Amino acid sequence: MIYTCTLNPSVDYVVHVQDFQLGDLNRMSYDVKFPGGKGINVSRVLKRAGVESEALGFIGGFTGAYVEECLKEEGISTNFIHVNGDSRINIKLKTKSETEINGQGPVISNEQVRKLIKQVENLQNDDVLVLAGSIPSSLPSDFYTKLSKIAKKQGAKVVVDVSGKVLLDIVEQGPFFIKPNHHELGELFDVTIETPEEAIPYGQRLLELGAENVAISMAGKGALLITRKAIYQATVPKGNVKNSVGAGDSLVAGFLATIINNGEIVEAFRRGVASGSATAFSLELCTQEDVERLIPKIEIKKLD
Ligand SMILES: Nc1ncnc2c1ncn2[C@@H]1O[C@H](COP(=O)(O)OP(=O)(O)O)[C@@H](O)[C@H]1O
Ligand SMILES: O=P(O)(O)OC[C@H]1O[C@](O)(COP(=O)(O)O)[C@@H](O)[C@@H]1O
Repeated sequence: MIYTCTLNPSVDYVVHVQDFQLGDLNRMSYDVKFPGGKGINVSRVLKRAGVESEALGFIGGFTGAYVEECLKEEGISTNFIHVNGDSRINIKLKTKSETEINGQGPVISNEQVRKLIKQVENLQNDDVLVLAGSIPSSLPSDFYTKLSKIAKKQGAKVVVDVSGKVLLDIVEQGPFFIKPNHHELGELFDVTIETPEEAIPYGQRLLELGAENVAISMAGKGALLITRKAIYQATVPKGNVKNSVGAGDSLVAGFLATIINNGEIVEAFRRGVASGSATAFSLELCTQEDVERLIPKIEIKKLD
């Protein structure tokens, strides 16, 4: 079974303003709400790919109730721990560019932390635990590392999509799959990464530090998969980008949807990239039809 863990779920509030003026009254030309948070996005895309998962994490308030209701309507199993405060609202402002304003989220108590740890302690051999998204400020910064250690002890595979030093700490736990984007990878090593060639040595470094498989997504510039056996580079199809929120999570979900069915890792990478692009070209997360249509357009070459 795949379990996604979203420590800080969100209501993603996507708003479009034609000509946004800071400090002025602006009127939206459209607005739409989605259940959000990286782990939750992974569960939603997995479901559309026909793969079941269970969404874990902390959730609360009227916003949390909205997220739970949406997932229930989509037939996604949840086992959230309920907290007192409201789950956050993350604003995705689309104007001339994309600006994100992500909320803080509610305070998590020690008792609630203990409940989540108990859930991870119940993982079984060959389960997959997806740790994705930011860690609430009320939790210790090494919380993902703690969860990862417990999951690995249970024989579960760990998949990670986080940024910053947390990623460096967690690679030492030997995660099965990690997916930084090229900006996050550059920040990790205090360099600027603009091309796949510049990204490769840093992706290899993450492998040396313990990660089993490293995907580096580069938005419209394609993506890399670095494994112990080989390095693969994928092109991404051209298309009209409508909303790239959730594109990274869709790559993770598409990759896992193939792996969980014992698919070959390069085909998993292909499905992941197609899922990411399909989401970028959609107003919300990708449908399976979108993904199937893009798969033949993904070119993957093995680098020497
Ligand atoms: N402009 C784009 N054109 C085509 N595909 C895109 C674009 N932006 C994102 N994608 C797809 O989504 C994947 C993840 O996007 P990226 O922005 O790198 O991740 P994240 O959302 O984690 O920052 C990319 O590998 C690609 O497949
Ligand atoms: O675009 P990505 O990286 O796939 O993830 C999008 C998701 O991440 C979020 O921006 C939350 O990110 P953080 O947990 O890092 O704050 C959600 O609002 C959104 O659903």
